[in-house]
Amino acid sequence: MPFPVPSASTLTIAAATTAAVTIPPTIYNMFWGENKLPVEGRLVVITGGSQGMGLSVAKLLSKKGASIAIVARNPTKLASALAEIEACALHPGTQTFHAVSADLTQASECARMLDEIRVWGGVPDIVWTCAGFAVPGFFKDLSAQQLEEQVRTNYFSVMFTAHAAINMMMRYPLRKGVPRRHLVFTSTVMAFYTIAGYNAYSPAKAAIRTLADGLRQECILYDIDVHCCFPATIYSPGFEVEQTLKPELTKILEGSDEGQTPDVVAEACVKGLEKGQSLVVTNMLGEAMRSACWGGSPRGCWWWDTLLSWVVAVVWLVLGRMMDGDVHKYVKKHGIPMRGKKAAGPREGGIGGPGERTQMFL
Ligand SMILES: NC(=O)C1=CN([C@@H]2O[C@H](COP(=O)(O)OP(=O)(O)OC[C@H]3O[C@@H](n4cnc5c(N)ncnc54)[C@H](OP(=O)(O)O)[C@@H]3O)[C@@H](O)[C@H]2O)C=CC1
Ligand SMILES: CCCCCCCCCCCCCCCC(=O)[C@@H](N)CO
Repeated sequence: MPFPVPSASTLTIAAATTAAVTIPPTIYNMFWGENKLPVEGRLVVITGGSQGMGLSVAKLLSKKGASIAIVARNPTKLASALAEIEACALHPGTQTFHAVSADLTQASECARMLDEIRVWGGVPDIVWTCAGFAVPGFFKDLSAQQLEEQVRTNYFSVMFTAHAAINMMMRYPLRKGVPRRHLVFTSTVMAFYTIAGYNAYSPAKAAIRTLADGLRQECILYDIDVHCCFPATIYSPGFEVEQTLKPELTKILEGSDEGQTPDVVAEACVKGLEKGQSLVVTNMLGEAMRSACWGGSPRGCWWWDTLLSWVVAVVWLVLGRMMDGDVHKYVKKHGIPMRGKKAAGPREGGIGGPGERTQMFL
């Protein structure tokens, strides 16, 4: 049977109906949509809240009237961060603030941390994980210990925190007048597309996205909303350390990303969460990268996200090759980068000359 080709008028009617059904609600939501993440009078836990993005999120939510508990390892940094967060309070008399020192790579510490917070201020309404950091470097050059540390810090800490939080939330009834609880994870745009030099970090961050996708559905059972944020470069203290370790090639590949301050990233994330988005990005680069990777995740504004994904599919034909081209160009000019040394010198002849391959292992 031949494939039935719809007529031009059928297609026009289909397109007009789709637009009529989808565009007005988007416009309505843009101006009159309710805030899907009200925080005034709620208790929010923020892991990694002692610096960078986590601290900015904590200050912003404090300004919006939330009580805040921050978690990180270093008690000195926690104490000074807590003072800053407290100084931002909307209702200084009624909001409360607390800091817990814990190493969240350990399951038992995640459970203890949440328990301490429950005893201090009750069951949290929102748990937002920001703890994490990258140790950039070529995969072959990182030690097994560094590989493991990246997975523990970036993925295990989120997995264990979410596990402990959901279990606690299910043991206690919702606070009066609070219809839902929220889990918010922090990943990175490199969960959508990653580059040379981040291949211990990005897989762990991509796992967070998958956890968010799966838990979003599972937690419908418990009236818990699950979201995941995907910032691009954040000019944070952690980023400054990263820069000292980052291979030259990684800096070249990252080139097109302008970077944002922690405050700007926090604002953008909260804005997306207030709109009720599941996958939240913070700038246009994030939008473009996310649009290539929707999979089964719920779109924010589906017609815009779908249109953008078509554009990016075409642009990527060229851009994806340019990114790989940068690697080819680099190795041609500098040779294979060697650990602890500058690049090994210009490569002669074709890619992967036998001499150089051997040198790598000496
Ligand atoms: N910086 C960037 O360019 C980007 C960062 N991200 C992600 O955003 C989040 C925030 O990044 P950024 O603002 O750079 O943060 P920073 O690296 O500046 O700070 C990290 C925070 O996490 C805490 N932390 C680290 N390890 C642990 C641990 N094992 N247990 C408990 N707390 C821990 C740190 O405190 P302490 O050391 O005292 O424990 C600190 O508060 C991270 O998840 C990061 O991966 C995403 C995209 C880009
Ligand atoms: C159409 C699609 C365009 C895609 C262009 C791709 C360009 C790649 C940019 C990579 C940016 C990396 C940000 C890293 C942030 C991060 O997570 C680290 N700083 C870790 O902390």
